[in-house]
Amino acid sequence: MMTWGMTLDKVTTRWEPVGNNILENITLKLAIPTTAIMLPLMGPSGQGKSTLLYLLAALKWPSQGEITWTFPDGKIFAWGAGGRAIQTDYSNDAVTLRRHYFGFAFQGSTLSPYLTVIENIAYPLLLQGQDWETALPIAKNTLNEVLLPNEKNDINQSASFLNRFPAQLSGGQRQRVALAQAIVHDPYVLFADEPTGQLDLHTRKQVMMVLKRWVEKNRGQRCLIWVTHHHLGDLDLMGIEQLIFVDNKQCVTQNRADLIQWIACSQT
Ligand SMILES: Nc1ncnc2c1ncn2[C@@H]1O[C@H](COP(=O)(O)OP(=O)(O)OP(=O)(O)O)[C@@H](O)[C@H]1O
Repeated sequence: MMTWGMTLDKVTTRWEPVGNNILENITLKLAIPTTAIMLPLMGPSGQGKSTLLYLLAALKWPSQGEITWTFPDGKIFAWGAGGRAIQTDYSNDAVTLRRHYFGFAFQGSTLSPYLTVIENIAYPLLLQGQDWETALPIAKNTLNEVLLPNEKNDINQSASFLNRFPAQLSGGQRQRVALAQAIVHDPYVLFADEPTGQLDLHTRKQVMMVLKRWVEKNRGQRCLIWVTHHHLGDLDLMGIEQLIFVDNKQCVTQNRADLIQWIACSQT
């Protein structure tokens, strides 16, 4: 199985105009699928977990250093300060990265309130240039992947769910529809920023299981990177040991034992 993944080389970033470095001189390597296919970003509040996610997702540029992604199709994207292309097969086209290679599940922000469930899910395919007749069955299949068994029955019996607006869904349903929208174009990497942040434990487990199923369905060709505060809970739910810990402007690879030690220290 081909190894692909991402490298951060001496990356520093800050939010302008405040100016303080949030992450400083970060060197990090993620080899998929050998070391990670599901990678949580954890650490104390305000230390830069979301900032790191945005950097990896090409939604924020570094102020110094280089970021490189190599994908299973052999394509390479590499950029430096301000998004300057370094080595690329697509002239560092961030739009290509975002529309084809990456998917985004960011809480509450990705569903349009003016589009129905099925229109929201199909939207990324339309952005890629596909027509509605092609996009519709793909969107329906993807929705099926994120629904619970009882919801699937409802949908098979009536089209009304497809035609609801986001405001007419429960919090968990909204979150799973947002996941369907994030994976409908079959990205290699799915980025999620606290995908279960406002959900109760039961619904949180359902959403995390959807994510886990998605990664494992095409194991080796998919990677999930997500920001979470549900420390050990998320490691247990996903059955993984490794995480990236973000603190004090640094990002380090840790395992479960390191995390347990940090939790114990932060509670004393
Ligand atoms: N758009 C922005 N403009 C200016 N500063 C920002 C912006 N986004 C984040 N920051 C600052 O960057 C630092 C890191 O924020 P970030 O959201 O990455 O941390 P986090 O670890 O994800 O936090 P939390 O766990 O509380 O969500 C914080 O000091 C925050 O105030």
